[in-house]
Amino acid sequence: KSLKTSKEMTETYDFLFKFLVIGSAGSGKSCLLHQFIENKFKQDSSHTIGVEFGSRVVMVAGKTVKLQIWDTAGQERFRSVTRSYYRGAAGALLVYDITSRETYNALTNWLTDARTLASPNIVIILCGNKKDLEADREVTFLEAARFAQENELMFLETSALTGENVEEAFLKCGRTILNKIESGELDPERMGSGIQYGDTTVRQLRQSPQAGSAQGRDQCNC
Ligand SMILES: Nc1nc2c(ncn2[C@@H]2O[C@H](COP(=O)(O)OP(=O)(O)OP(=O)(O)O)[C@@H](O)[C@H]2O)c(=O)[nH]1
Repeated sequence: KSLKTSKEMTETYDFLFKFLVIGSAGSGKSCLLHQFIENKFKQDSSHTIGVEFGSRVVMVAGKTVKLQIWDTAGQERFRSVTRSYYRGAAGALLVYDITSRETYNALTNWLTDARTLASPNIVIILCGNKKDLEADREVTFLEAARFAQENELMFLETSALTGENVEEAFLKCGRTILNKIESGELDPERMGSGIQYGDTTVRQLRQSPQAGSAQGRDQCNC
């Protein structure tokens, strides 16, 4: 069995999950995405205008998953634009800044948006970012953990600066989605599930005797 090249790895995957990164302006959403994709801290990050985009293929519980990630602007004036990107997201990172109670207080609003505009089944991980700025902390780990529990969110404190827990946040969210697919709680075939089968699955389907239905999916890989 030959080793796959990295190019092949990025082109073949079992699933594609659409992810959102949401939360107040300045909480570090773009830096988290950059750290996850590029493995480094994004210096001089400016406010996101509308929506930015990134993707990375990861291994989750033995499956190859392409995460297609939409990084939204936190500023209120872009809210109507960003909201239009929520539809059909399977997962989300809901980000606040542990040094800013204001960003923490806004979480309920972001959560309502995610559950009403994306999907009630959206899998969300709460990220208390800027974990490296312990001296400036305004939100304790415990109160955020309680908030997460009350609202059925997973929770991690992260640092886009040091990279701590950044990959974990994306992977944890991905793993939960995969578990829900396997348990039947999430149906990838449902419209707007935010989940697509990748080329690998399509190829396997095509090799099976009832190949017809896989064709359409292969052509529409958007
Ligand atoms: N110390 C520290 N600073 C961070 C961290 N993450 C982001 N920052 C800084 O916080 C500021 C805002 O980061 P962004 O990633 O641009 O914030 P954003 O949430 O994308 O902001 P909008 O695009 O306006 O919604 C920048 O000055 C970053 O350098 C972190 O983990 N630690």
